[in-house]
Amino acid sequence: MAESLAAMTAQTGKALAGLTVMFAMFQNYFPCELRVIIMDCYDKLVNFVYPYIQITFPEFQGDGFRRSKAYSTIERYLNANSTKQAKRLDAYVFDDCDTVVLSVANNEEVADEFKGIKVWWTSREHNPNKQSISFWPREDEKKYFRLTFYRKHRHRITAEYLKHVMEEGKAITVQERRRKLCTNKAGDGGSGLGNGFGGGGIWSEVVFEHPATFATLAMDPIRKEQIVRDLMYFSKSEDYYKNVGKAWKRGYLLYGPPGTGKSTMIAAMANLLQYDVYDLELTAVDNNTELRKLLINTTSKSLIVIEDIDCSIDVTAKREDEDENEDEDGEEEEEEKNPVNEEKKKKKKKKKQSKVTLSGLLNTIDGLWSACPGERIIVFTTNHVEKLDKALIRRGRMDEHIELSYCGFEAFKILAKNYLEVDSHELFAKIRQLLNETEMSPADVADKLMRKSDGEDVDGNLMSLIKALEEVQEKNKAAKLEEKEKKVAKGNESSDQALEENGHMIKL
Ligand SMILES: Nc1ncnc2c1ncn2[C@@H]1O[C@H](COP(=O)(O)OP(=O)(O)OP(=O)(O)O)[C@@H](O)[C@H]1O
Ligand SMILES: [Mg+2]
Repeated sequence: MAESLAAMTAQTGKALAGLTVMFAMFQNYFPCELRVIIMDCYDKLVNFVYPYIQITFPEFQGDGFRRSKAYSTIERYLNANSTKQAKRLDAYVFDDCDTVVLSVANNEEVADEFKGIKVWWTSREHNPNKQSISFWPREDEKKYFRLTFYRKHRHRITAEYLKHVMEEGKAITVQERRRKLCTNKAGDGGSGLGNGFGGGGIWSEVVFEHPATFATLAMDPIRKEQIVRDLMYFSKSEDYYKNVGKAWKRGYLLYGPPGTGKSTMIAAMANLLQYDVYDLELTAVDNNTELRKLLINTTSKSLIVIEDIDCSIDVTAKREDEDENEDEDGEEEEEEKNPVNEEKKKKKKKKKQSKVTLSGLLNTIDGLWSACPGERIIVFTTNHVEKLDKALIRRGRMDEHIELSYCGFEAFKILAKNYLEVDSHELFAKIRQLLNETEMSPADVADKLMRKSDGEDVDGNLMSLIKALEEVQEKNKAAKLEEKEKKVAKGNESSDQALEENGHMIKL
């Protein structure tokens, strides 16, 4: 069918071209009224002989230097949807030799269907017939896609089908793109590794490839589902955010003890939403202006991550710089009197000059929210949520507060499935009881479940976990006992003292 369409198009095209030339030559010989009737009949004849419309999408647009976004999007759409039926394909193999991308070959015609309407796509390329050297494709080298469809479907194709192609093509582009992990860490940053950002490559980037997913993340399944739903809703809510007059941004605070999965969750979020990750090391940022520059140079569809926020910035600092200065003056006077503090003072001064302030961070986040178009998520992590300034984590800045805690039984079951591929086991009951009584991070549990050699069996792993949990339990018991003894000793000491004092008074 596709080939017959191509043949028919060529034949009828020639016939119509001849008719049009004839009409143009003789139209002045006819009176005006007759000309109108002939034109009308001509239109009907054209519609009858050639009932199609064609739309062309050239690869290069306007000035001829920029590749058309529409062309690339259609290319993705056709590669994903039509390569199965195409008889001739072009293959592109990536450098790593693992990935092969197939595309419809030139001059190959493929059919597509939309709500019962059939359309035909052709990819074409003019082969140059002159020999010359040029950096840009010449007129006769240019490629284009041609869409052919029945004239009667004109409205639905232009209004609905093309929109559908563009939306699907864009979604495929997002899925297929190689995501990046950008960092500003000292030693990595400032290299300008061709990342195409403004500001002379202030982020350095590598390909982001982290295997974590929400499926493998060990935590309470109900809470996990809530988080996934919230993220998915956010990523599809551009119109909602527009309607309520809010910037399309969302803040997440992840808190909990070390090894409970905060960093793992960030990777899972990025994989779920197909976002890039910007790992912002605040201690490597010289001042508030640099921070602003870094954040403005992030792209849409990204997660901006500040790990261990309490260690990166003085989160308990006063927000007003004036207050800070006042405090400083008092301290300085005292320090001047004490030469031992001289070194400390120098260090502190340096820190003040080079570090981002809390108010700077707050202003920059608010600025980012209003100045940068597109969706962004900012994530803070901390082991000590109680230390954070309330302003920093208030709703609106940090919309979701997620606690990642010690391993519960539900989380353990996920780890057991990940690491040992078991859903149940007779030792699970014992593990459940121990997990209820002790605190162990998922990282430590995962370490015990990880197969360290080829011959290790499930029982061995579970037993080593039980042993580790029992050891923790013993340690906790011993610590509690020691604390109790200390308290008793302290109590005895104070009562002896009281007795002594009483005796002293009696003697007196
Ligand atoms: N909830 C979890 N689910 C699955 N794996 C986990 C989880 N928590 C920890 N792990 C495992 O432990 C390792 C360390 O976890 P992760 O780095 O995410 O902890 P963290 O909370 O960021 O710790 P820190 O506070 O020290 O930065 C991970 O590589 C992962 O293998
Ligand atoms: Mg971490």
